[in-house]
Order: sequence, then structure tokens, then C-alpha cells
Amino acid sequence: MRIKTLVIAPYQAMIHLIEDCRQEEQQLDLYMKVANLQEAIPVAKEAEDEGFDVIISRGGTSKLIEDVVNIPVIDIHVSGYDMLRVLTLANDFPGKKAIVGFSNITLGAKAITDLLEIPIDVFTVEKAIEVDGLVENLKQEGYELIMGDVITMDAATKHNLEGILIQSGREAIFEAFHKAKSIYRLHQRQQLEITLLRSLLEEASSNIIVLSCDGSMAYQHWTDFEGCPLPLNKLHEYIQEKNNLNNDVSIFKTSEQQMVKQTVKRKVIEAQEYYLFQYSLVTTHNAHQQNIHVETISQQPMIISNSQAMKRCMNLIEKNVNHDQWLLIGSEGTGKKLLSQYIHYKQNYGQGLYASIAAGSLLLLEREIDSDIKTLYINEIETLSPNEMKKLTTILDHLKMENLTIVLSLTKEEEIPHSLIYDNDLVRVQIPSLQDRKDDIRPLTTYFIAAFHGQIGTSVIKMKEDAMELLEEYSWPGNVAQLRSILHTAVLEEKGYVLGKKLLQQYVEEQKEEANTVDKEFLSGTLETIEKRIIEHIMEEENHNQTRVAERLGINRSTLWRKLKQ
Ligand SMILES: Nc1ncnc2c1ncn2[C@@H]1O[C@H](COP(=O)(O)OP(=O)(O)OP(=O)(O)O)[C@@H](O)[C@H]1O
Repeated sequence: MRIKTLVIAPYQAMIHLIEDCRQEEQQLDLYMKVANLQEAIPVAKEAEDEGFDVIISRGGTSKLIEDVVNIPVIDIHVSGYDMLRVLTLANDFPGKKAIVGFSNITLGAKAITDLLEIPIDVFTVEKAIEVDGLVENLKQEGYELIMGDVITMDAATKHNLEGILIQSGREAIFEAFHKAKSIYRLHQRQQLEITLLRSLLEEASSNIIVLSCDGSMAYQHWTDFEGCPLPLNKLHEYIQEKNNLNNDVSIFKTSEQQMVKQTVKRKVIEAQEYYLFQYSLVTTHNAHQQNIHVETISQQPMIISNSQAMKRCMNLIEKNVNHDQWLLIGSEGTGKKLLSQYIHYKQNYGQGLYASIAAGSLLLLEREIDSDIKTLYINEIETLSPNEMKKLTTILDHLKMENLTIVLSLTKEEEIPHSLIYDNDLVRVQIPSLQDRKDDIRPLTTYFIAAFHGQIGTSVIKMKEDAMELLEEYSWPGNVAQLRSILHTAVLEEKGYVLGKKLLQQYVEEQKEEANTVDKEFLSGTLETIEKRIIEHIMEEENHNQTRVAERLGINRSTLWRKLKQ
């Protein structure tokens, strides 16, 4: 196959020479046009669109073309022979003579005029616009003959000076033909490699975008998204903000409310930095609408541990911090989840994903756990039936083989199979209830008040001493979560800077009453009525699945059926 080549000649005489040279050229399919500098740009663009393989041109013109096309551009050099020819020609002219041009011409010219002691002066310009003024000055200084490129000749004609165009000879043309062939072959090989790599990349990985460090896009390929889920300027900001980006994983919500996982990798290729962003959808629920909540923990969670009881608990955690199987036991709201996030942070220092899931949902989870999830927190284990507990043990055995820290959370240990919670590999941490660590109430209160002030702009910044004492006296059946929730309600209500006892007392009393009414109402009536109420309650919790209800109550299905009929 012949190489389709366009020669953009900056002057007409070159066309004749090329016509002559083409007789000896077999591999190039040569076309020719005359155009100099700016005029050459549209010609070159058109040639690229028409499927030309290579462009050949000369000097400033080829430089301009190079910037606007993606096909190889070959420059016809001004050779020493060209220079010798023009100087020989000029030598016989009488009067003052000068060569004017860019350094690609003038360096060689100066060397020859010095060596051969030819009385011709050499002037170098850096920009095309300098030529006209320079030639005008030379005329005033008495120069009669000017040599140079096409622009120099135009200026000479304009100022009525004699001019000789430095033309390229046969050797320079043949050298350019030779270069065109070898560069074209190299370009072809590279294009082939790029096409192959692109198709491999498209098959092997999708939903990726590659940016260079200035934010410009080098490659993208999407299958699950219509385009990049984040605007490109956000990605650029991301690159600039994070200085150590390698395998950085994060989770975010798109404008369409989809949860998306983003993984960023940094690659350095020939001293250029590139960033590969890969996206995947994090399905937070499966067909049964079971939720797995995935997030990043980018800051070390603050754990208040003023009390001796909580200090012991934290010591145990710190001592075993790199362990990958944990059992956190504590009543509702004691901080089990927060502690699991603390363990996750200590193990991964903000990298990797943290996920939490209720045990019942884990049993129904249809997918593999995402490999970027480094910690899996499993709670609500106590709501499972004995059969489900067995299933959970099998799932956990499987999960233990993954590169994953598992944190089991329990509010009570009774009725939990030993196989699940008496595994030697488990680090067991008992989290004391708030009543058993009253020394934490004061710092927790201060911490929550400051956090609400900072995060939601509430005005309270201090507690009255009698209000604090009230909090320290209360038994807190809902533990830290309940303390936090009461303080939250109170600071939203209080518009002053100081939170007093009166308002708090009102909320604490409400909590006490609520607890009493629930218990009292639930336990009122005969044994038969209470039993019925319990069955109804469990039926609600188990979605009216009678097999599971019977399992939980430890009775067989026919007994349950009979009791329901009563
Ligand atoms: N020691 C602590 N220091 C600071 N904040 C805490 C502490 N313990 C708990 N909290 C806060 O109290 C609230 C309840 O904690 P968390 O959800 O971790 O409890 P939990 O034991 O997992 O609750 P549940 O058993 O109901 O799932 C959270 O807002 C948590 O940040």
C-alpha cells in the first residue's frame, strides 16, 4: 500500500523539483499544493480529513502545520548544499549582501561565510513580524541583495531590493521522502498498538476516565453510566486537594441519588502524572430491599472515655487494634457502632470502605461483599431465629476467609449460640452502660453541645450546674444515644447560650413516662392477654412468617396456630 503524502510547498519552484524527484520514488503517493505559513493551516486540516497519511513541508510552515494535525509532519531541512548553492550564486553579485532568516538557516550560513570568508552579512530573526522592519533598515544601510526564505523574499520585493530565495535541493527532498516513510511506519505501528490496547481496555474494564494532572481527559469508557458521574472539574479539584492519591476509595451520591463508589489510582508515565478514576454502582439493597450501608470514615471518631470502665474498654481495643474479628457487647446506644468505626479507622487510616448491615439482611444478601469494604459491622443478631443463627455462622465462616475485619454487635449474650460468640479468634469487648460510667456524662454532654453548636448552629454553649447534676443522676436506659437525643431536642428548643435545669427536666420526665406507659400498657390484663400481645408483637417483627415466629418463641407451629385461633 502506498503512503498517501501531501507536499505543502512554501514556494512554487519546489513543486517543479518534487515533480522531478517523484520519478524515483515508489512508495509515496505524492500530491502537491503551494501554501506558505498561515495559508497552509486549512490545507493541512483538509488533508487530514481526506485521509492523507503524511504531510511534507518546510521551515515555519511545517511548524505551524504540526500544531493543528494528528498525522506525521515531515520538515524539509535547509541543507549545507542548499546554503552553498545560494552563497555561490550571490558571490558574483556586486554590492552589499545579507542573509535574513530564522536560526535554522542563519546558523549554517554564518558558519560557511566565516569559514570561506565570504563577504555576506547574516541576520537572525526570532519572529516573522521582525523581517519587514529589518529588511527596511538594511536597505537604508545600503544593502542591495537579500537572501532568505519566502517571507524574506516578500519583504525584499516590498522594499525594492534584489532577492534570492534559499531553495531546497534534491538531497533535501529525498531525505524528507526517506523520513516520511520511516516515520509513517513507526506511526502506523504505534496506532496499531493504541487500537489494540484500547480494545483490550474496553473489554477488561469499563466505567473509567483517565485525566492528566492538568485536568484534561486522556481516555474514558462507560457502560453503566451515560458519562462521568461527577463533573470533570470536580475530579480535577479532587486531584489537586489530595496529594497522596493511590487507590483512594470513596462513596458519594450522584444527582440521581445513586450511591457510587469511586476508586482513584495515580500512574506516572514518562514523567507525566495521570489519574485513573473508576466508578461502580453500590447497590445498597438487593431484591428483598435489604440494606447494607457503605461509607468512608475519613476522620478518627471521637470516643469519650473519662470513666475507668470506658478506659478499660478502650485499653482492650487499643491492645488488639489490628485484630480482624470482634464481638462488641453492650446495651442499646452504648456506642458499639461508633467503636467499630474507631477500629476501622485505626486499621485503615481513612482508606477503604466501612459497611454496616443487620444480621437478617446479611442472610439475604445476594452479592459478594465489595472488595474495598475493609470492615463489616453486623448488628441485630439477637433478632434471628436459632435456624438463622446457624446460617449466620456459616456465612461468617465464609467471610472470615476474605480480607475483612468483622465486628459483631450484641445487646445481650443470652440465647446466642456458643459457636457464634465463643470463637477463640474473637476479641470480646463488654461496653458498659452509661449508668455504670457516670464520669462520662459530663464530658459527653460538653462534647455533644459543642458538636451541635458547630454542626447545626444551635446557640447553647454551656450547661447550668444543676442541669448537669440532673443528667448525672438519671439512669439512662437508652445510654449515650438517649443522652445525645435529649440534648439534641433541648438545644434546638433553647435559644439562649445556657441550658438550664427546667427545660431538661421536662424532657427527662417525658422519657421516664414514656418508658413506664409502654411497660404498663404492655403488661396490663390477664396472662392470656399478655401472651397474645407478645405473639402479635413477634408476628409483626417477623412479617407474619409463622415458622419464624414459632422458632423464636420456642414452640411448634401447631401450638402457635392454636394460640392464634384463641
Ligand atoms: N464514647 C462515646 N463518645 C462519643 N460519642 C459516643 C460515645 N458512645 C456513643 N456515642 C454516640 O452515641 C450515639 C449512639 O452510639 P452508637 O450508635 O454507636 O451505639 P450502638 O451501641 O451501636 O447503638 P445500638 O445498639 O442502638 O445500635 C452515636 O451518635 C455515637 O456517636
